[in-house]
Parts: sequence; C-alpha cells; structure tokens
Amino acid sequence: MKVKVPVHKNEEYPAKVVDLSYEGNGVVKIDDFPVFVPNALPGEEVTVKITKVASHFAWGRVMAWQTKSPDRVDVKDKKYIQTGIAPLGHLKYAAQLKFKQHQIEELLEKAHLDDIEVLPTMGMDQPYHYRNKAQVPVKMIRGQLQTGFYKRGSHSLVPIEDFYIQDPKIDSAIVVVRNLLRKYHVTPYDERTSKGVIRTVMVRRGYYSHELMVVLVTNTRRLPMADQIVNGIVAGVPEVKSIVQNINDKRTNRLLGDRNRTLWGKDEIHDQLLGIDFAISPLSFYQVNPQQTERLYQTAIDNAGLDGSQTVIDAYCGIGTISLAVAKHAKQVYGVEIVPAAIEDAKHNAKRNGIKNAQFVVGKAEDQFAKWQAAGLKPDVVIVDPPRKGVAETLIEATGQMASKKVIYVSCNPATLVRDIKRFGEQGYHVVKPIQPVDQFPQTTHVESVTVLERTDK
Ligand SMILES: C[S@@+](CC[C@H](N)C(=O)[O-])C[C@H]1O[C@@H](n2cnc3c(N)ncnc32)[C@H](O)[C@@H]1O
Repeated sequence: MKVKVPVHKNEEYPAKVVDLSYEGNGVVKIDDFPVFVPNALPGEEVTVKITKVASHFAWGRVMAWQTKSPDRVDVKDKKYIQTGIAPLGHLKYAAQLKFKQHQIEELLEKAHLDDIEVLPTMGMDQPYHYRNKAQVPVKMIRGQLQTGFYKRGSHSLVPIEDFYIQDPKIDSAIVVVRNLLRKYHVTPYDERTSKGVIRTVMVRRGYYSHELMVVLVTNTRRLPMADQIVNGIVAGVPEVKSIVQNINDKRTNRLLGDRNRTLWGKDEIHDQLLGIDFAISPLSFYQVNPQQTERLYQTAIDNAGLDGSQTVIDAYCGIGTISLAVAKHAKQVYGVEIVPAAIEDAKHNAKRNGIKNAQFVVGKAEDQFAKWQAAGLKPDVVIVDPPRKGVAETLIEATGQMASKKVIYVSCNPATLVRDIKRFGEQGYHVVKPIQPVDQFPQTTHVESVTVLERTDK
C-alpha cells in the first residue's frame, strides 16, 4: 500500500516526541507519519527539520526545543552521541534502565505474553568507564596523527582522549601511544591509498589483575622505530605487561589480522571472572564489562539450582566463561561453540584452573545438540547464551527431546528472546520467574537479560 508522505526535506515542523526507538532515536508523528529524530526524548516539544525522506518514515534534526524532558542530561560534549559511543548519553541513567526493562515488556505484550513479568534492570553504581578494552582507529587529520572514534555510519574520525565508557587507565595509555607515534613520525594507514603503517591501537586491561596489553595493528610487517616506541610505552604506562604488534595488511574493515608478534613482555594477560582465571591474548574474545558480566552470569547460575549432581549443557559457550563457573556446582558440563579458537581458549582455561568436569566441542550448537540427543545425553539444565539472532529452532526441539528440566536463557536481543520463549513453549517449557534485565552496556541501547524456563509437561 502506498503511504502518503506528508513531510518534505529541509522543511521545519513543530512536533511532540511520542516515543524512543530501540536505537535510541526520538519518534515524532507528523500526520501519523513517523519521523526519527536523534537526541530527542519522549515528552519534548521540538521544531524538527526533515533531513531524509523514505517511503514509510523520515529522519529529522532538532532545530529548537520548546520544552525539555526532566530525564534529559545536558551533554556538553556532543561527540559521544555523534560517534555512537554513548547513544543514550543524553538520558538519565535511571531512565535508561527503565527504557531497557520497558523494551522487553513491550515485545512480550506484542507477542501476547504479557503475563510474563520483567524486573527492573540491574544497573551499575558507576555507569561510565566500564569497558576493559578499546580499539581506536588512527588517522591523519590536517597533518597531525589522531586517535579517536568514527562518526556514526562513516569513516570520518573524531579525535577523542576521554572515551567516557572506557577504563580511564586505557584512555591514558592510548594518549601515551598516540604521542609516541607522533614523536617518531609513524604514518597512519590511509584507506584510500592502502599506504601508511599504523591502523588501530588496541588496549586491554584486566579489571582485577590490572595487567595491561597494548596491541599496535600495522599495515606493514615492519614497525619503524619499534624499539623507541616500546621503550616509550614501558616508561609511560606503568601497568603494561604485554606489547604486541598485530599485522593486518588486507584491504578490509576487520580490525585485527591473524599474525601477532610480541614486541615486549608476555604474549597474553590474565584476568578473573567469577573467581576463574582467564588468559587473554590479542585475538581472544573476552567480555568487555567484567563487573556486569559477573552479575549476569551469576544470576544465570543462581537460577540453575545446582547442587553438584546435575549435568549441564552450556550452548554458545564462547571461551567457556559460564561453563567453567558452573563446573564447581555441577557433576558434568558440556560446552559447544562455533569458533575453534574460543574452544581452544576454553580448554586451556579449564586446565589452568584445574577444572576436570567440563568438556568442550567445536561446532554449530544445533548440530551438536542432535548428536548429544542421538547419544542419549540427558541434561538437567541447558544454558543458552546465543548471538543476536537467537537460538536455532532445531536446538529448541532437541532440548525438548532430551527432556532437560530447566533452560536458562541469557539474551542480548529481546526480540529473538521473545520469539524463542514462544518456541520453547511448544516444547513444554514455560517462564517460571520474572525476566531479569542486566545492564551490560550503560549509555548504549543494548539490552541483556536472564530468563528461567522449566518443563511443565502440560
Ligand atoms: C553472546 S556470545 C556467548 C559468550 C559466552 N557465553 C562467553 O562468555 O564467552 C555468543 C557465542 O555464540 C557463538 N555462536 C554463534 N553462532 C553459533 C552456533 N550456531 N553454534 C555455536 N556457537 C555459535 C559465537 O561465536 C559467540 O561466542
């Protein structure tokens, strides 16, 4: 059906913001036609200039506010919103937590599952400076080497020193590295010509261990002035334990290449999650908000109701964070994950922590479930922590066939969570407790949660 478009590009309209989209944009309706407006909050009266018109919606920009929301934080520095570092940075933290809870409630309601309750989102006391990892692009801007972040949807770099949501020790290390690159005239990589040396600076810091790793991602095999740069980092970053060169000479948007060369110190750093020691190398996946990851996974483990006698499957297990934490409360744990390097890390981490009752398999979780089912495995609890696209339907069916008593669903996407709750329902699993959202990424629109389902044989 053709929709009548009542707005025109570059025209201005008075409007009231009626909603906040899941991407964090204000929504205004002009003659019922939706216009998405960044940096506008529900309840605000604004003058909107239309910037782009599509067939079913438009984009606009606030030209003036007639009234402002009591939930607005006056963000002095617009670059956090411009770059997408903090797309909800203009919303008070308490309102961000409500926005995340409400998002799950709204999706449940649309799916006619509004009898399922959602608890208030578990937030952070200090919802800033939480990230334990930074990957910042390096570019030449008006003749000077800069580190920062790209403007949303572009490759135009905004120079930044305080990244707002990163560990401040990481921010300081990036400034030290940037100044050394400037001092020794190392050229930034230029995407258009594929020339230049340095592409990205990555820094990781252990939340508990305080061990810090600097990774210099280069387009070239040789890093000019490597000794001087390494000495400068060692002198300027007291916590550094590892300096690595990563070579990425491909024309690609991927940040890291496959080859690492340790320039100084150790090949990996360590940190702990839920009391388990993890080795973190440049290419390892590791959760970026360790404090909230512990709360998210502890919520999942507490709800699994383990007393040491159960068999548990951890599907989509990554480096085995959940599996290894569960192992001390279970008889046997089986983890499955599609990325071979992550399973290598999981096995390695099991060994270094002396955990013998966790087995890890590489593969698609849905295929491995079929194999376990054929082999007669009878799990008591299935934990799933899938990517955004949710759980494969065949995995849900296999869970039903294996008759697991409980399913703990750790979700990073409420839309697929709600879809999967319905599918689990077809296998006899029902949500037995209110859903618990946990804020893993304050200042952003990401919504994580834990749902507990039990098989009720009805
Ligand atoms: C949200 S993460 C889970 C992280 C994990 N719990 C951890 O702590 O490291 C989702 C994981 O699912 C993996 N994955 C994606 N599709 C998969 C599939 N079909 N089968 C198994 N694993 C898959 C991804 O590689 C990723 O590690």
